Amino acid sequence: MSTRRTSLTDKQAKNGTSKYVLERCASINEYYDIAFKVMLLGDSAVGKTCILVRFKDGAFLGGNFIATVGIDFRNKVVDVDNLKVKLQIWDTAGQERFRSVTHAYYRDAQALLLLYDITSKPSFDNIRAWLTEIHDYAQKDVVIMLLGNKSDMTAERVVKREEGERLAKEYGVPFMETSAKTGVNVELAFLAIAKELKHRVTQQPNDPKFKIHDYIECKKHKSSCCGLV
Ligand SMILES: Nc1nc2c(ncn2[C@@H]2O[C@H](COP(=O)(O)OP(=O)(O)OP(=O)(O)O)[C@@H](O)[C@H]2O)c(=O)[nH]1
Repeated sequence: MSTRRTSLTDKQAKNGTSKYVLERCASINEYYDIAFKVMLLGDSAVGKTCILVRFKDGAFLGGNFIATVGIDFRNKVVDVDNLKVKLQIWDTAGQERFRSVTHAYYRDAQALLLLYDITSKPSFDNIRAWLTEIHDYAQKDVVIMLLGNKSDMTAERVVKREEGERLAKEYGVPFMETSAKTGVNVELAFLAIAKELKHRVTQQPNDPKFKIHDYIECKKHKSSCCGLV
């Protein structure tokens, strides 16, 4: 695959967004305009790998649980407002013993999807510790989204949706419940992140600010309100 870096567009240069470099990939299979790094974080077994596989391949990895060793990534190109946005999505190992490996990758990430499992109270209680870690290792302006995964497991639920909402509100981050099994809200989570990152790059001083919370709410209710389609 050959990749050619283009100079920043006039729009970006004026906007002072030089830290994100516009790239055009010459590969026929993977043409894109902008690329961003996204990381999946959270305790072991919350469903990070399954969320990634659901988004990338539209499938569910059921059966025996195989823990991720170290770190891995997959790419997916999505359309955002007529731009091809490549998300390079890093799937990290949730196990404590791999923590020092994953710390090294935080700095480059523009967005973090932080997961807990709605059937595991410890995974929810550890979210605060994850947020402290993010504060210590990630970029200050990193986009964070909190996801309560396995929402299909209603009988085993131990973390109420409102608890997730409250925690997300406390930290000022968007929140959604997802299911890698049924696919509910998985695409929306990644698209909302892609849209937020794309807006940060292309936004002009007088453009209205993109509001990720509003976008998610509109999309959840399948509405085309606020012109946020
Ligand atoms: N019912 C249900 N099961 C899920 C869901 N997501 C993941 N699982 C199951 O939960 C287990 C753990 O999923 P993984 O995606 O491997 O978890 P992980 O967070 O990547 O784990 P580590 O690699 O150790 O960090 C597997 O047995 C999955 O099949 C979901 O949305 N619903």
